[in-house]
Amino acid sequence: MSIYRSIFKKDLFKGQVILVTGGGTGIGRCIAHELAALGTTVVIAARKIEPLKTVQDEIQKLGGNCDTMLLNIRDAAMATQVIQDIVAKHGMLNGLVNNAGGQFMSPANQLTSKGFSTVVDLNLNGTFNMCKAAFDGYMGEHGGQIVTIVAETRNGIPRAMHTGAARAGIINMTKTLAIEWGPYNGIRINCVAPGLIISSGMKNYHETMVDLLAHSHWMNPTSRYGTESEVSAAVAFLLSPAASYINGVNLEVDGGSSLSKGNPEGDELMYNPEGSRHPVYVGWSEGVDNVHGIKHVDAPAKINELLRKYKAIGRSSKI
Ligand SMILES: CCCCCCCCCCC/C=C/C(=O)SCCNC(=O)CCNC(=O)[C@H](O)C(C)(C)COP(=O)(O)OP(=O)(O)OC[C@H]1O[C@@H](n2cnc3c(N)ncnc32)[C@H](O)[C@@H]1OP(=O)(O)O
Ligand SMILES: NC(=O)C1=CN([C@@H]2O[C@H](COP(=O)(O)OP(=O)(O)OC[C@H]3O[C@@H](n4cnc5c(N)ncnc54)[C@H](OP(=O)(O)O)[C@@H]3O)[C@@H](O)[C@H]2O)C=CC1
Repeated sequence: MSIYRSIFKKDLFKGQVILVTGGGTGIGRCIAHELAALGTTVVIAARKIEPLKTVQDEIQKLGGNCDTMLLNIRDAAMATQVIQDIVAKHGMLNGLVNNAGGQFMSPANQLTSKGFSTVVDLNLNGTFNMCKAAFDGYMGEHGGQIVTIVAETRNGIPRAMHTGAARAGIINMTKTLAIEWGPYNGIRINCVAPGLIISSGMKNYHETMVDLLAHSHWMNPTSRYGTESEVSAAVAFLLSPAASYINGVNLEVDGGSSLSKGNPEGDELMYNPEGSRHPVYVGWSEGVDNVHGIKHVDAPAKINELLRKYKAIGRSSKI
């Protein structure tokens, strides 16, 4: 039987326990829904309890299993405790999705040393804390799959040098961990690097930045933003047996922005003035949007409006 026919079925991750950090909002919430729909007992963890409880409620209403835990990934002791609590309560930890992270926007010349350290500490040290805690608390002995959400950083990230540096550090750390933790510990570890994604994360940015971002869809060859589900699909793939020989990679889910940052508007070879010709994948929420009061994405209005347009893209249609 085809590998996809045999593994991508409803119970792909049945009996498995997977931790998704930052699973109460945006991309993490979507990953949690996708994994729960595939049979996972998904544990979502972050600093604020209310968003976690809301997502737990959504997943349970849709028939899935979800647990919540408070976690600050910057606190190594708390990371250790959360892993211990998961293993004590659920008996195992088969997967870890390091999704929690973020940054503020600032030109590099206006960054303070403290601001730089803050973002590096959150993303790079925070991811290390989680990987180390998962290794010490369960995976070092039993094996497991780790996927870390980074960001598309290939050519640097203007206005976000701190996060670019931190994410590049994670990508390199991942390669070393793949080499060191593969042979004796049975761990696979990979990264997923999203480009610009329609998500609640955009709400953290000032309106002028959102305006700028709302007009940045042309910066990749698909001429549109990505969806949370398109990132989640890559995560589910890397966690699954279909990726059992993929180790230490960084999978860019960016519409090709890493190849062509800055397709010049007006250049007839690379810029399609009629808009995107690439249909979107919207995943778990298709059909359940507004059922049980569950909302799909919660991005700023201008960004949500883009998604509405993308949903109308067909193979031969235009925005
Ligand atoms: C033309 C298009 C341009 C393309 C640009 C592409 C960019 C793509 C980037 C990749 C895409 C990524 C998207 C996303 O990630 S979506 C969002 C995900 N979520 C978040 O980012 C979370 C939002 N941010 C935060 O929660 C916080 O900012 C953060 C956790 C990062 C820091 O919070 P914390 O509470 O720990 O820190 P403090 O507030 O105490 O600040 C510490 C020091 O940091 C400096 N700082 C903080 N905020 C700012 C700011 N807005 N501007 C400048 N400096 C800042 C400052 O030095 C603080 O120290 P002081 O308090 O002493 O001043
Ligand atoms: N949206 C996009 O275009 C892109 C996003 N990314 C990355 O994808 C990931 C998810 O982003 P997105 O969903 O868009 O944004 P969100 O801001 O919605 O998600 C960030 C999540 O991380 C959690 N978090 C932040 N700091 C900590 C911490 N110290 N400890 C534990 N949890 C924490 C937050 O929960 P709480 O505040 O409750 O702790 C929140 O749930 C982030 O790493 C982001 O940088 C990368 C590229 C593009």
